Amino acid sequence: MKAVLGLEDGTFVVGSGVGVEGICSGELVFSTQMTGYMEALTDPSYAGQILMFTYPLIGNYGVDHQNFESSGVRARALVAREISRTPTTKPSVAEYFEENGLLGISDVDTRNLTIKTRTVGTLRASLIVGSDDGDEAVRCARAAPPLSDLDLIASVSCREPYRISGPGKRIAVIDLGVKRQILASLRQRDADILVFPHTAAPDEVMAAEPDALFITNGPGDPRKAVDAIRCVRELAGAVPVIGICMGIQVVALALGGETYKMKFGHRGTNQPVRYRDGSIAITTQNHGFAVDEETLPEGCVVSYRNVNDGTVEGFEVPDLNITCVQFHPEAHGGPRDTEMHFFDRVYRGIP
Ligand SMILES: NC(=O)CC[C@H](N)C(=O)O
Repeated sequence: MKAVLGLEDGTFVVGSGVGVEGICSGELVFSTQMTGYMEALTDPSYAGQILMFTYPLIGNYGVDHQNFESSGVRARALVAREISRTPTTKPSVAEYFEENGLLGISDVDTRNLTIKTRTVGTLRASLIVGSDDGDEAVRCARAAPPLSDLDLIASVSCREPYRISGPGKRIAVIDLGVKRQILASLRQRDADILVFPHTAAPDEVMAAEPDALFITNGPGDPRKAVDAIRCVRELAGAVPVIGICMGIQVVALALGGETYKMKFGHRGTNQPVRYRDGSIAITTQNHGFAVDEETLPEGCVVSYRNVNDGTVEGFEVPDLNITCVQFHPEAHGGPRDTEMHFFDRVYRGIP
């Protein structure tokens, strides 16, 4: 089966279709991870985006639900150079995509598409599986709305609050599309976890008498997380605040800071960050927006920076007991350099 991927700049590539016939549009983003393809595809932060892997072969260990970060694939589509036909575990990625009505394309030059993305910046794209009509794919890409116009959080946040009981500190989690491994990392530290939908009001959260407020990762532009921003604005100071990925962006916005869209973002399991004591850690990342350091109010201390481009990867506000990071310390998949550092330190630090 043929498939074609068209970009808003007029380029298109024809390859082999993966999954089922159909059409979809979204931002084309690339990840440099070599493994952990199912963790990435099921990460709710990828909602609204077409995920391309730069590693030339993916799928060599098939699909195992234990690796899922949510109940299924959240990326709009998959782009790969080659997908293994003989994985060590069944089903294969191609079989899983077919059984679940998902869209993808393989046998395309992902290196060239990545160089283009890095050169001109992230582009909107359309994938048509079952066709090689490049002009149509380019037309659809141009007609697709930009990521920042999409309301994606509601599609991945829980509908009702739920609890994962534990004997430890009570954490109110605002679910903007939480990765399972974040909840698992809190559970491993005995936390009593109360998960709230993204629309939770500050008094609803405080009625649960939490020891800390936790803002999760999530898809799209953080400025769309209006209720979470309000929660942090009203509750910062009254309760410790912890944030990961979209969480740090929401905290920055709540404090009066700003976020901006990066040229092509950071996605992969090999992103180096420097802690303020000079030590370096390798982290998992998946973000296309970043906190604008210049706009952070007084009292914010930048704790981590990306080694490649110097952007903010973490900040703290000691006076308000706020700790947040842009990378993923839960590292699923990826290196666990920062897991102990972040979760243990932050969890123990909750009064
Ligand atoms: N993983 C995340 O939480 C991503 C946050 C936001 N959607 C971004 O792309 O920057």
